[in-house]
Amino acid sequence: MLNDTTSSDVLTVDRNATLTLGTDALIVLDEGLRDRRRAATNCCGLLPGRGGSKTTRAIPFYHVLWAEVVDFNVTIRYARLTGKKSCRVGTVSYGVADKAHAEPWVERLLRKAYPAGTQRRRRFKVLINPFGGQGYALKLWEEEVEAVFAAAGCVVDVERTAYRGHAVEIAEKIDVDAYDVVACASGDGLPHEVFNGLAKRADAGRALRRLAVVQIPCGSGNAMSLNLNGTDSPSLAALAIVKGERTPLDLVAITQGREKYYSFLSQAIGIVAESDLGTESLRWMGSLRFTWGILVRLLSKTLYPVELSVVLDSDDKRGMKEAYRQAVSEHQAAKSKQLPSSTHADSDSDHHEDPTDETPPSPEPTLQYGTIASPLHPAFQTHDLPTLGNFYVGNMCWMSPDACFFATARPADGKMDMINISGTIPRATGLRMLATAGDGTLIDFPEVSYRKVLAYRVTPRMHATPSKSRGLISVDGERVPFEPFQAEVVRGLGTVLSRRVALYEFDGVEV
Ligand SMILES: Nc1ncnc2c1ncn2[C@@H]1O[C@H](COP(=O)(O)OP(=O)(O)OP(=O)(O)O)[C@@H](O)[C@H]1O
Repeated sequence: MLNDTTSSDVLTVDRNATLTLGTDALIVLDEGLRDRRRAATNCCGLLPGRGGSKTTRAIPFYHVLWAEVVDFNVTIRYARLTGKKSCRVGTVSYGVADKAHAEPWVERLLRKAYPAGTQRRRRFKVLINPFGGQGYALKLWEEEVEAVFAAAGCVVDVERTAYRGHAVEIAEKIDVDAYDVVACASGDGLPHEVFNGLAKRADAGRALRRLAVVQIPCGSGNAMSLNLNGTDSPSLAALAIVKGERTPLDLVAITQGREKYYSFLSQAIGIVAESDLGTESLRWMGSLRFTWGILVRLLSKTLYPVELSVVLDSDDKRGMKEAYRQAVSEHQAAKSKQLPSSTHADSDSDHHEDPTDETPPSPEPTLQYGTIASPLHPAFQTHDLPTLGNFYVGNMCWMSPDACFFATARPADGKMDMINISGTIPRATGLRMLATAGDGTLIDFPEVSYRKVLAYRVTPRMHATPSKSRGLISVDGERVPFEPFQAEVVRGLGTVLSRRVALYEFDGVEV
């Protein structure tokens, strides 16, 4: 961690301590700390273990939230991990004699803490759904998130949503130049509304590129945060958001009846839709309710017949996995080649990035394959699927903490990942699929049809459902009418924040 340090990397501070900019962390060496800790320990009558006190601390640059020199004091605020699933704000503060040396050192630290692609002191519009998840969104915001944003010097403007659809209205009217990010302290429902509010504007194209939409996970479904922040912990998500890079995200344009709206996460008919929407009474179970819902329906072998037309990109599973691995290699190569952050001009101040300064306001894009009301475009291939059990289309990998359905999904590959599974597969096979849902291997089951598609039209055959009841269709976890709809992916139309940009957070899963 201390490789190749030069004297300009080292800041000597009071109490004979030094702060050194290492390769990937700030090293705090403080001999006095040991003595102070000993004194404190002895005060309590407990003798310290011999030589056990640490005098060196490494704070990864990723965890450094802010640093400044004020009145001959250097203060560094950072995210201190308090277990695997949370962090709190920690502070390091020392006196400095040589302010002229300390100020450029702090600037060097900030450049490492906020490398190219990130932005200091973002301006946030924070939307809180007070009824999200089990009703703790406001508490989670106040107790776990607000302090992280404040420590990073971010500017926040908080508003609670008061009714269903409120976030659509807020996004439709928001001053897109006054904020950098809309952060939803909610489940996946609020980000869905925000994308749709932005898409309704006369300047939709610019608004969707200008404002990043992020999720602070406070709902019962927190897929957006799992995929982009790599966590469903509110405090760790806050850190990921503060440090996230602007990332284009494919949005899926859906036309149904006279409606047109956008999906950022998923569309489902059959077992998944029923497990999500049909288990509202089990909210107390948290994300487990989805698994429970799937299990119950799997065992009953329910069929959900549809007619399906697709504009196919690929049905070659091996090729899809190879393309995904290629994207991983490219990402790793790009990271290792990245210029030292201190040489990047765009990360050296708190200026507010505007990727759309040169972009004239534009309406939302026109669709290549028409709408549900148009005659079927010749690029579609149509199949009747009388025994379908699961129709699931995803734009992200993880749908819940233990379910990675779409192993090869990438944020802006311009394709939707589509899964079809027959409802007639043996129960034992269904259970094996469920048991391995967390390791991304669903694609490998021969019983699973896994395709990359550019567009599709699906017509559910409601008269054929065994229960004679109308079925359920879920878009981003929200219920929509049980009627035919058409979907088309619009590459990179939305903007989010993420650590990897070209890939979702996908540790521990081999594709
Ligand atoms: N004050 C409010 N009262 C009622 N509904 C609201 C309010 N604010 C937001 N909503 C709606 O709650 C819905 C679900 O929100 P969200 O996704 O944040 O929570 P969730 O717990 O994950 O919910 P779900 O599991 O139903 O998706 C959204 O459709 C949103 O419009």
